[in-house]
Amino acid sequence: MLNFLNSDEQQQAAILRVADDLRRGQPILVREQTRFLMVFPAEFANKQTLPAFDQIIGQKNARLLITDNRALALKVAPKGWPVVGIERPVWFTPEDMVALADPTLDLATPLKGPFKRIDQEPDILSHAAIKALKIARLLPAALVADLDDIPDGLLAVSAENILEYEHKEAELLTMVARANVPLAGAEKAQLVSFRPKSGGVEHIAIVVGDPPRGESVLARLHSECFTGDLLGSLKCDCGEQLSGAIKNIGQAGGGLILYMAQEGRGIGLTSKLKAYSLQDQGYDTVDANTALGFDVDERLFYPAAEMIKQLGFTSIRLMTNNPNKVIGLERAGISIAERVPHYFETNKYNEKYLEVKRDRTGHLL
Ligand SMILES: Nc1nc2c(ncn2[C@@H]2O[C@H](COP(=O)(O)OP(=O)(O)OP(=O)(O)O)[C@@H](O)[C@H]2O)c(=O)[nH]1
Ligand SMILES: [Zn+2]
Repeated sequence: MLNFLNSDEQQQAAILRVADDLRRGQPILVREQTRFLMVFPAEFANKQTLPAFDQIIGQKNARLLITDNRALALKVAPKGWPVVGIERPVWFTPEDMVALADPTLDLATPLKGPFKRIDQEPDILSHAAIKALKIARLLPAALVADLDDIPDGLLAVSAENILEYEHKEAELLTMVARANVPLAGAEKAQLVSFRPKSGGVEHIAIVVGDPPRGESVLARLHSECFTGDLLGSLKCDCGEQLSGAIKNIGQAGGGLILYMAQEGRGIGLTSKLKAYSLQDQGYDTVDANTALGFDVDERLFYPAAEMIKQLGFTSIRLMTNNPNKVIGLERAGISIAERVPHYFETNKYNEKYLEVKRDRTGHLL
């Protein structure tokens, strides 16, 4: 067959296909040499899917995989491993399995426990299984089983490739469209779309004016926030930070905004809404993320760095209160000439959120 994609692109595309299947509740396989792990997202457990899973594995044993953060929330003693295996309890109903993944259901289905941790360090297949769920923007909890071959109709993908996926996506970004879009606060603005050659998610750069390439450009790295940016949600400070950045950069005569498709600090809009639902129950932004099994911040800064480089810049003056952004971008090869504080008035709904940013996530506020 003719190959339209090179091997990197094929590798990434295979992961996107697998992620699509996971999002429909279809199991996938992760592979390392001749070993296969069948992975099923726990949140899709029901009376049809679990028997189908069990039929495929036959006499083999299934187990559950969750993250260290979710384990902690479920009172499974940590071992220092980022992924934790637990035995599948005999009493586990499909509802229990969904509740294992999704703490927003804790009130409706209080989880019984106790859970028995498997005292074996998770291997590359287990890490890849959890990573695949995160790539698919699902909750990171899986029912898994070792298989000797690939059952009909299921997609398989290399564990190593899954673990390299995000980094590779950044390398495959290419500029695909560029147009003038005058913005309130910065009329001389151009929007530039970057798409990975795998066909994955696009990010947008906003170039204001014509900043000189050799100098440190004023820049804002902004993660998409549908609720704050678009709807004007008062729960966070994103909307003001975005319009404030456009205005400040406009006034300064030029600069860059990287508008990254990393909603909810990389967990996706649906999981962010689950985090919000936990916040309605009293959790703060940090505990809500970890109770769902995520890290506090799941973002990678390679894609933003790649866009900055492709636009011809190597050094920026970064508008942020988040020191991790400075570290992350520097690691990705961008030099940060200066950190420019980027702070706006609070309101009664986001006061607590900003306090938590200051006290728990190291923001310089
Ligand atoms: N998971 C989660 N994400 C949130 C929450 N509130 C806001 N966000 C997301 O956080 C991201 C905001 O990131 P940024 O604007 O880059 O802010 P930051 O990392 O705090 O750093 P600076 O604003 O640069 O200081 C957006 O993607 C929002 O969707 C929350 O409670 N939970
Ligand atoms: Zn926001």
